[in-house]
Parts: sequence; structure tokens; C-alpha cells
Amino acid sequence: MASGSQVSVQVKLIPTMAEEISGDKARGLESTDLLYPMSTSMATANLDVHICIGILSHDNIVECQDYARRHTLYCEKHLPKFLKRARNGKSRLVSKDVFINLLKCCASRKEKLCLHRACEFLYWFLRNNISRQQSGLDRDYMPQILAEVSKDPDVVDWLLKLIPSEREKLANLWGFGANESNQILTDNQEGSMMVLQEEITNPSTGLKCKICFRDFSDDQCLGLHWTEVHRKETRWLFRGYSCAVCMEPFTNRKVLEKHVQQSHGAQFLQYSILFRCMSCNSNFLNMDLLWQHIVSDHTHEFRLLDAPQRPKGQSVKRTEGTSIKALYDNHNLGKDDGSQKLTCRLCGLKFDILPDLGRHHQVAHMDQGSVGHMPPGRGKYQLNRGRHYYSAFKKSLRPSSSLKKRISSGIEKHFKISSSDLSMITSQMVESETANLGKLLDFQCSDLAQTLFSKIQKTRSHPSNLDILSVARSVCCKTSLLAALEVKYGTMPENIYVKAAKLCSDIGIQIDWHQEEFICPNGCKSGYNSNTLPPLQPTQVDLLVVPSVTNPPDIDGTGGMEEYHYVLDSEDFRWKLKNERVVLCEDVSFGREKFPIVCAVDVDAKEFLRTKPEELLQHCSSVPWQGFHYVTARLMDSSLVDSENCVVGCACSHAHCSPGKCDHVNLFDTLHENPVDIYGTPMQGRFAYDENSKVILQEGYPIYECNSLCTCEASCPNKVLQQGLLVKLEIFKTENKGWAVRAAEPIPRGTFVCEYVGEVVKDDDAMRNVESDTKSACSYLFDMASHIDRGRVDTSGTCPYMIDATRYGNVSRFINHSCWPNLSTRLVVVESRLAHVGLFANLDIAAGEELSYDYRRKLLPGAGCPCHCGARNCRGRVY
Ligand SMILES: C[S@@+](CC[C@H](N)C(=O)[O-])C[C@H]1O[C@@H](n2cnc3c(N)ncnc32)[C@H](O)[C@@H]1O
Repeated sequence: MASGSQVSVQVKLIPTMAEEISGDKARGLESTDLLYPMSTSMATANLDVHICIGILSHDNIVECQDYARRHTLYCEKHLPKFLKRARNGKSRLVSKDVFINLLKCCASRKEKLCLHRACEFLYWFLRNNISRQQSGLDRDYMPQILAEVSKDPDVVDWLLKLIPSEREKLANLWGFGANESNQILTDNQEGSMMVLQEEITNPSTGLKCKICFRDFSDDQCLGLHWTEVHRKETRWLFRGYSCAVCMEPFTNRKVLEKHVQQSHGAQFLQYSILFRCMSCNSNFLNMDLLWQHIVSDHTHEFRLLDAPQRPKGQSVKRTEGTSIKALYDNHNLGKDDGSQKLTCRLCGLKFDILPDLGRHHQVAHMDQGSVGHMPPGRGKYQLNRGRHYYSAFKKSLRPSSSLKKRISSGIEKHFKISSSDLSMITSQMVESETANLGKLLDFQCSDLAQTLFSKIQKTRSHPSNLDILSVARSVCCKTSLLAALEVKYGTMPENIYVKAAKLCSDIGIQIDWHQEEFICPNGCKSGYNSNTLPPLQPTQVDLLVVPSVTNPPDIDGTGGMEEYHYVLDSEDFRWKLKNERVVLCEDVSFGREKFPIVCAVDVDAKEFLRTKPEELLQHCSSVPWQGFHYVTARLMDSSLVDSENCVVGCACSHAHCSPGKCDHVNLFDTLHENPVDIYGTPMQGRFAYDENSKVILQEGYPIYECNSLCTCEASCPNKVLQQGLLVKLEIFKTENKGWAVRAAEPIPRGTFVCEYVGEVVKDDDAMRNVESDTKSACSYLFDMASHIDRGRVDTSGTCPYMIDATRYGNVSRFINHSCWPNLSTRLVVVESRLAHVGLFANLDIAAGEELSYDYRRKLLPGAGCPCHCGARNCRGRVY
């Protein structure tokens, strides 16, 4: 063990992290197993060598020769091991963020080593403490740990920084901060008493933290509490930036950096950033100075005030000339020249980007009322949640491997309808009697659909709920349900229909075949023996030997099982179906949407008899369930996932937000001048949707929906786009526009129809594909730029993007352009500032009417794509 200033505490349980640096890389081990990590001698020797301090083998002490990663002491390989140890498994003693942030504060390698030692010590201590607690000992070990570590003042410093950062977690483990006075004192090297934490529970002072309602003895303690516990909130309230060259204020560092690079040259970047107190406009050289200033001068802004909230429009009281450490005190007063576009209407502060304003808004102006309604700790929870949400969100952006597998192996391999399949259908139709044409075609197509379903399901031994549902919603009775399921999955429990019926009712599909007294209109008999059901395969029909429509295959020998299971009941469609409507696929989404999306062709029978299959499919994608992956949510390119773009959740505490209190409504009102609804009534204090979920906000403005960071439920009135497709749609073939989408039921004005879903990609990436894309007949790119009304939508700080539905998409990719459309496109901000695109009915739409929206595509040189929308005001070209 070293002595004097080179004290290293021997700790048996410490994992071996102790290596000594001498010269460039000569690190010896005092005692491989017994060392407290890093003696001071190591720390002082050759401190700026950026070689990893990990060791490769403990037996013969093989040291790692790799370079340490930036800001750390470890290489790529050793860092995770260290972090794992430092975090102490489940308890996550030192979270990565805290550790990395502290590392960034280290001015030298020596400081890094000390921080590292502090972490290791904490880890060791906790392990010991936990093991003792388990053996029945329960006491406050804080004095002990501080006494041990205080032999090395440098490490103490870091430990004391580390502990407050992780205080809440440690409080539970160490038992401080619970009941009694929580002053934890220790001697530092100079013998002075260091107050680690002073948080006296004294409700009588009435000094409460406005976020977590804890009581504090004075402003100083409250200030420390904010900088330790509510660091993020403090950031959104106080931390701004100034350009040190021209003193222009900024609220977002990236925007400032861009400004410096563009206006003053990149070489000045690191010297040009000052930290600015947003409350009083004082500037500081570094964050520490700013925090000190905040704690000494602005603590009154942390308190829960009894006084009523500041009236709207009244500026926040600004303290002027407050800190002696301020370098440029008040230099900026009156210099807010509008370079920051977004002004908080409540306090007058200006912000560079929307999320910053959103976060500020939430922290500063969750009105006293809503703060009061929040459960203790809510504010912190809300903001902390963002991190977890973000990673989950990131994950959810990619299709899960099982989904990918299912999509690719299912749709790509098994769901291909070949032209021979179609030719088979066509051939059969040619031979069939015209009077029964529709029935025959339905039957044959249904047979094919059944085959396709059964193929994709073959790999699965049990049907999932989705599988059961997709069958359940198209069968005529429980007998046929059982039969259809057994064909694909083997023997099923007889009461599977109960589950199927429940699944249907859960998503609002009305069925009555589960009831005891139900009699199947198709005459299906119960007690049907599934073993006799032949596998449903597309028959290789000889043109000349076509089963007669009037004599469908006698499946069970009794004539009981006919075409009924997969033939859509024409009653489903309110508009008059022509006999010539042929269902090609019952659900192009294959169960992914709440309602099946039927694909049909309407043909004049005689015309159809003459049509060759390849002609039928000449335009765009061959068939609408082929050549792309059906997805119900957009897929975001990872380069576009940026925490800066995340939108905060609201602070409402109810399952259903109310517009008067919801932060999203406040945010909208704060950002937009006098917006009105589609009837001309001011929007102030209202959701973009009415009580029937119909959009009422005027076009051009973004809609801010509640998101997954809010605690409201999925049925919150401010979550409409997120509900997904709730209207019945059908894909059909047009004469000269390829496939199209029509309403399969009347759609009232204002109804959300569907989201334009696809891969969200940067404009540049999308443009790379445009050339090849425009050469092909079809383009599935949604050009955001042409749908954003710059006067009404703030895009600062976001990069231009497009939605490409070529490879991944939903039913919206089949909606055609019209110069006189019946759908409007709305930008809907949910979890990211990169808005979703919602298609809403802008008129009452009748069943059977084709849906369309205005693509607003730029006209390309040359012939482009001639428009066949047929509107009187047709511009002649789609693009
Ligand atoms: C997003 S896709 C729409 C679905 C497409 N019709 C299909 O069959 O897959 C856009 C393409 O449809 C065609 N299209 C859409 N609207 C059209 C219109 N009004 N006139 C002619 N073609 C149109 C163009 O080929 C365009 O590139």
C-alpha cells in the first residue's frame, strides 16, 4: 500500500483495475487483487498518455496497448466492462450519462483517473454495503466511505461530484436522506467540513421545490437541489448561449455553432461560445460559472410560488448585473434582435428551435395549477423518461426481426401472385357462365387468397391473435372458422371461435356467428370433419377443364363447404356493386390494419373476357400486395433520429387530456398567431380535432398530438392520427392511373383517413432515387417540402426530408393525385418534430368514390407524368 499522498486504499473486493503507469505504458500492479484502483503515483506519471488502462490478462498481466476512447481511459473493448462495473448491475450505480458528463468536465488525465477511482470506489463500497445489508447489518456507511476515501483528496472531490449526481439512487441504498437530518459531513484534506448535502425537511419554511414539492430550509439548498436533481429542468430554464464574437444570443448550441461557422469562420468555434443566463442575460465562460450564478441569483425561480402565475404576455422579471463572475454582464440586454424566431408568449424568452421552447414551456410555465396537479416527482419523471423513451423509440423505428422475417419470407416468397395465377383466374372466368361470373371469380380469388394465407402460415405451429383475427373477420360462421384455421394450423380447440369472437369485438368488428342460435346463411353444418378438407391450393386448371360455377367443388362430400369462407359478403359495401367487381385479395395489409383492405377490379364482363392478365396489370406495381412491405408506421432513417427533434409530453394527469390544460394546445397557441378553425372561429385553447375526432384546424398549420411521453391513454382526444386506419378502404384498378383507393363506406368531412407511411429519408437521399424513380411509371415519394407552409410551420433546426413509400408503405401509397382532391394533407407532430403526414377528408366522401390528394409535385422538364384526374381545373401534369 502506498503512503502519504500516494495513498491507495486496499480493498479486497475491488475488481482488478489497478495498473500503474510508468513511462509510456509501463504499468505495474501492486497487487492484482488487492489494489484500490490507481495509486496517485500512477495518476501523476505521464498523465497524458492516451493508452487504455485496461489489462488483457490478469495471470501474467498483459496490458492493453490500444488507444483510449475520447474522454475515457479505456479502449472500445475495455470501456463497456468498466461501465458495467461502475454501474453495479441492476442498481445502475453510476449511470453512463453521469459518468460521461463528469468525464467531460475533467481537465486533465489526472482528473480522469481520479474520477475513475471514485467510481471504482463507489462500486466497491456498494457491493460491500449490499452484501452486509443482506447479512442483516443495516447502517449508514457514508461516513465510513468518506473516511476511507478522504485519504486522497482528489478522489474525494470526484466522489462528491459523483454522489450528488446519483443521489436519489444512492439514498435508498445508503439510507441517507430518508428521515432525519441529512447533513453528511466529512473532513477534506484542509480539515474543513464539506457539506455534501444539506436538505432539511422543514415544512414550516414553506420553501418548496416547484417540481417535486420537497421542502427546503433556504434558497441556497433549493438551488443546490435544482442543480443536482433537476439539472435538465434547470437547463431549459436558464441555459442559453451567446456568440462571443458578436454577442448574439442563442438558445441552442447547434444553432450557435452554425452561426459562428457561417459568420465568423470555423476556426473560432471553440472560442466563440459563451454560456448565457436566459433569465438575466449575463454571460459566462463555462457552465460551472453559470450554475454558480444561477444558484446564487435565481433560486426564487425554483420555488413553488403561492402567488398566481404570471399573466400571459408579461415578461419574466430579469435580474440585472447579478454576478461578479459574469464576464459580460447585461451586455445583451436589448440585443435580442429577433434572430431567435420562437418567442415564448408567457415570458418573452426567445428560442432557436421548437423543442427547446417546448421544454422551456413545460418547465417554466406548466401553470401553477398544473404543477399542483402533478404527482410529486412528476416533472423529473417526465423529463427523464425522454431518454428511455428515445431509445425505445429508436428501436421501434426499425421493423422487428420477426416482422422483417415475416414480411420478407411471407410476402416476398409466398405471397407472390404470378401472372399464371392470374391467367388461371382469367381462364376460369373465360369458361364460366356470365351470369355467375362474379360468384365464380370471388370463389377462385378467395381460394387463391386462402392458399396465400396458408402458405405464409405454414411455418407457424400456432396461430397468433392476428392470424385468428384475419380469418375470423372473413368467415361466415364458427364452423368455417374452425375449418379455415385447421387447414393452416392443424387441430384447433373447438371453442377457438370464442377467442376469435372476442378478438373481433376488441377492435370493433361486429360479428354474430359466435352466438348459439346463429344459423349460417351458407348452410355450413357444425360438426364438420376437418380431416376431409382438402388443402386449398390453386388448382392447375386446364383451360378446358374448368369447374363449373354452378357445381363448386364438393369439399366434404355433402356439398356443405363451398366458396363461402373467403367470399366477401357484398352487403359489406354500401354502394351498388357491379357483378363485374372481382376481389383479387381480401386484405392487402394481411391483417396489419384494423379493417381489411380489399383489392378489387371492376370490369365490364365482356371487356374483361378480352383482357389479357399482363394488360390488366400493366400500370405501376403488378398487384398491390406485391413489391413492397406493408407497414402501418413510418420508418425513420437513423440519421434523422435526433434527441433535439424530440417533442415533450404534456403534463396532463388524466387519461384524456382536456384542451384547456394540455401543453400541446398551449404550445400551439404560443407558436401561432391567431389561427382559426375551418369555420373561421379562433383556435385558442382548442385541440385541432373536435369531439368526434374530425379535424377542425385550418389547413397549413401543424397539428400537435399528444405522444408516448404523455400519460394520457391511446383514446385521448388529442391522438387521432395515432389511432391508425379506422375507415374502410378498397384498392381498385383505374383505367389510366394504375391502382387507386376508394372509400368502401361514406367518409364524413374532417375524418382522418390514413397516414402517408414509408421510409423517412433526408431529401438528398431521396433525390438520389428520384431520377430512376421518375423514369419509372410510378413515384411513391411524398415531397414534404411542397406540403409545408413556411409561414405556418417552423422548420428551423430540422433537415428537409421526404417519405418514400417505394419499399415500405401502406394503403396511402396507392392514392392518386387530383387537381381537385377530396383529401387534404396535414402535418401532424407526434414524437418528433419531423411531422407525420395525415390524409383527412376535406369533403364528405361517398362510398365508392376515389380518394385523392394534391401531390403538389414540382413539374419536371419534359413530358413528366400527364394527369388523368379529370378535374375541370386539371393542371395537365402530375409532375
Ligand atoms: C403514389 S402512386 C399512386 C398509386 C399508383 N397509381 C399505383 O398504381 O401504384 C403515384 C403514381 O400514380 C400515378 N398517378 C397518380 N395520380 C395520377 C393522375 N392523376 N394521373 C395519372 N397518373 C397518376 C403516377 O404514375 C404516379 O407516379
